[in-house]
Amino acid sequence: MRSISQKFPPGPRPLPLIGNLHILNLKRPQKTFVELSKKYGSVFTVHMGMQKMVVLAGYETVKDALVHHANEFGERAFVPIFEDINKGFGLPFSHGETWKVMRRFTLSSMRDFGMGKRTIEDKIIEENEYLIKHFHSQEGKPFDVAVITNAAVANIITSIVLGHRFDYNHPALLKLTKLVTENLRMVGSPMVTLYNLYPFVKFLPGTHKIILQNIKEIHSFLRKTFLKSRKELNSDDQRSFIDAFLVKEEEEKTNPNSHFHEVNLISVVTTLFTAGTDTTSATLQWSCLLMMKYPEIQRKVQEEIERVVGSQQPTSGHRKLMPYTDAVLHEVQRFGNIVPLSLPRETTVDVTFKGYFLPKGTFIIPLLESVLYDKTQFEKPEEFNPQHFLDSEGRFVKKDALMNFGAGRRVCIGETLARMELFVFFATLLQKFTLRLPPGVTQVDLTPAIGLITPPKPFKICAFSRF
Ligand code: HEM
Repeated sequence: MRSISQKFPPGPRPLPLIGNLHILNLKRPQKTFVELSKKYGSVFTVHMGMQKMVVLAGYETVKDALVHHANEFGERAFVPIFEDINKGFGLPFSHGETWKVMRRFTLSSMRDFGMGKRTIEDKIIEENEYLIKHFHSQEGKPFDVAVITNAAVANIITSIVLGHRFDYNHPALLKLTKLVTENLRMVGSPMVTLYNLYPFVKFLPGTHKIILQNIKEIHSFLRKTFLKSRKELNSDDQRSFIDAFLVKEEEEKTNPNSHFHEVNLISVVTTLFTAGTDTTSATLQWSCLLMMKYPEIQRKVQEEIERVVGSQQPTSGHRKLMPYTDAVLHEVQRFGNIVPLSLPRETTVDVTFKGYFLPKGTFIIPLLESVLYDKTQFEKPEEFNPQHFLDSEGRFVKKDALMNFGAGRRVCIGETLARMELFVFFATLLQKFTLRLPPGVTQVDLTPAIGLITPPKPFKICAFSRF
């Protein structure tokens, strides 16, 4: 008999060919995984078709793997649709040495960008003014907030990548955000899950083909519009990401050991758009929806803004003085739970974890939903309750279990940027407007959309100017 240390984690019995697919909620697999964790514990196996996957559930286990065993769980898993899309390049789904070079380059370029005369926060504040103007222009009538939050957040990325923004109705910006959003919905759809499990259906028509066609369009759009418009820019003091890339590429040409040639500029830029737009925008959409659902919480945020910021521009410097607003935004990120399955990992070596043996190359799902809704960490996880991040004196309490950006070696590189955007956008919106449900709408639907990133389902808001 095998000792426990050589055993693979337990799980439901698989059927031939389909594994456990018959018991899986393909639209929201996280829901099935949470249920299975109640029966099999915090480390268990599911068979998705013929692919064996190990799910890690709950704060303690996910943290133990991603942080305390950072190297062992530090590789990204191979997922057919992402390999097709990125061809080994886009940062979130790259591997080995290529990943290291891309991550280092992306991080250092983002840091350099923030060290110019105008900081990233200056850019966010500038964009915020356009966002506010747009809200004003709606004159309290119902409008779809997703289109505009997508455009505003995408503009922060275009500022980083190109050094300039687009008008919200610019066809290029609208097209780019539409393609990116569509793809993020489709990569998490049941059809594409099936494609990932049975990639030999590659040659048949299906959603995976539409995704690849969209990617082609995104690439050619970026190549044409962005690289062309870069040439037309007046050079200013602000180095854009593309400038940094071209300089680095030139420098590395003479280095025979360099892996930099493996970095594909268009893939890096596509990644920043894909990873950096819908995520932050989805969180902003949750913040608007939840403020309409809980007007008394909205009012308390507005009171704190009045007391601390008054009519000044809210900046990240105000955050420490605004524990209630900070707690509300943290709770929005927890409750919104926009990347419920995180991005899959793979073990880099044979590892014995929690008494189970996981061979090198095991496909790992760090179930973030089970972390953000962990009862041992949050008193009433199913409720939207800013008290989760406040003590009895009303002071802000940081919670390590708010792991919405992942953790460890492959932790999100956009966390600082996203947190700054969220604070400035959210605080300014509530400083200037009261958000209400459109006339005749009495119920707020908190069911998330389906996809890899899960914003709320489409909804409309009315923004009433406060002054
Ligand atoms: C609220 C906003 C965001 C959330 C909730 C979020 C969440 C995540 C999560 C869960 C991961 C996987 C981490 C892991 O494997 O442990 C990730 C990875 C990543 N994110 Fe974000 N993200 C956000 C915003 C951004 C932004 C603004 C950018 C870029 C400007 C970005 C770029 C990336 C990249 C490049 C990766 C892959 C990192 C790697 O594999 O080395 N994200 N993000």
